[in-house]
Amino acid sequence: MEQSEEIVLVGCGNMGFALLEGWLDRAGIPAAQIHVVEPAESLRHRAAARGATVYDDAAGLPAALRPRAVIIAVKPQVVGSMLGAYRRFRDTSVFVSIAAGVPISTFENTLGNAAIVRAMPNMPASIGMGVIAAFGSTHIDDNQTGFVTDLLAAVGSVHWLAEERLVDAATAISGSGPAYLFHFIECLTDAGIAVGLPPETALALAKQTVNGAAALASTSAFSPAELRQQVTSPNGTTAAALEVLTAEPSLADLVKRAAAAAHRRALELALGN
Ligand SMILES: NC(=O)C1=CN([C@@H]2O[C@H](COP(=O)(O)OP(=O)(O)OC[C@H]3O[C@@H](n4cnc5c(N)ncnc54)[C@H](O)[C@@H]3O)[C@@H](O)[C@H]2O)C=CC1
Ligand SMILES: O=C(O)[C@@H]1CCC=N1
Repeated sequence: MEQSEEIVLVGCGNMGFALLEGWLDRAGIPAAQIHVVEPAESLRHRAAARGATVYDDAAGLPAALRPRAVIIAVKPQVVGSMLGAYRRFRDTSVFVSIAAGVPISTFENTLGNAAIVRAMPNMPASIGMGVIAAFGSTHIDDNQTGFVTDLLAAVGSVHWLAEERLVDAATAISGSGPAYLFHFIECLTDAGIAVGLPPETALALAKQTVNGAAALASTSAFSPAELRQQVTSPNGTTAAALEVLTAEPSLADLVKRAAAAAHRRALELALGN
């Protein structure tokens, strides 16, 4: 039997739509192969405008459909109630969940020995610059791993993890991480205003500083620590600022505590809270 190339995307909100755009714009997947189930009318229209076939409920999916992959992009609290509607695909499809915290065992309760991947993308996926951590259940084969890698690589760089529990760790770092950086931009902007810059200038300087520093850290042969040292002249302005950032409570401690809180929350979500 010829391998189906069709994909069912369940939930087309922030991350679901980012994935959809990546598949269309960067993976070259024809829109005709993508079926989107999304109850919210405006989001359904947004997906339909990109050429996907849309449904307000799983019951609308064609009876003959045998998708190669079913991507679950609904909120963690919704997973339990929607999964049963996709049970009929468990022998033919690989299931890929991006729901924070929800363990593979939750999927297996409904889907049995289906091939299941837990993936954790992040918001820069919407511009093809995401990073995705992934872990596959024991029932996934090489062919499915390759297909899922291609789907995820359309929105960023893919890192397969050796243990499922590390998906929760990745959630705390790269999944939630963009929000930490966005908040840092807000803080740097406010600090700029506090030292006298006009708000628009403060925002422009803050955004491009984070952008430029991130690009440099990504491309430079120097480590982040070495780059920091290159910016920090002895007894200069940066040294004065870093003295504040490393004093108690240090930025390092705060970031660790923030990530630990995110990690704890992922573990709570696993329990359905
Ligand atoms: N937003 C982010 O940066 C990231 C989110 N995630 C995960 O992605 C998942 C989705 O998050 P967002 O896109 O931010 O949320 P969202 O609320 O923007 O999207 C979820 C979508 O699911 C739809 N939905 C609800 N019930 C449904 C059902 N029964 N069938 C089909 N669709 C249904 C909603 O209408 C909504 O559009 C969550 O589980 C979250 O943990 C993972 C990584 C990053
Ligand atoms: O905040 C959340 O729960 C989701 C998961 C990672 C990013 N957003």
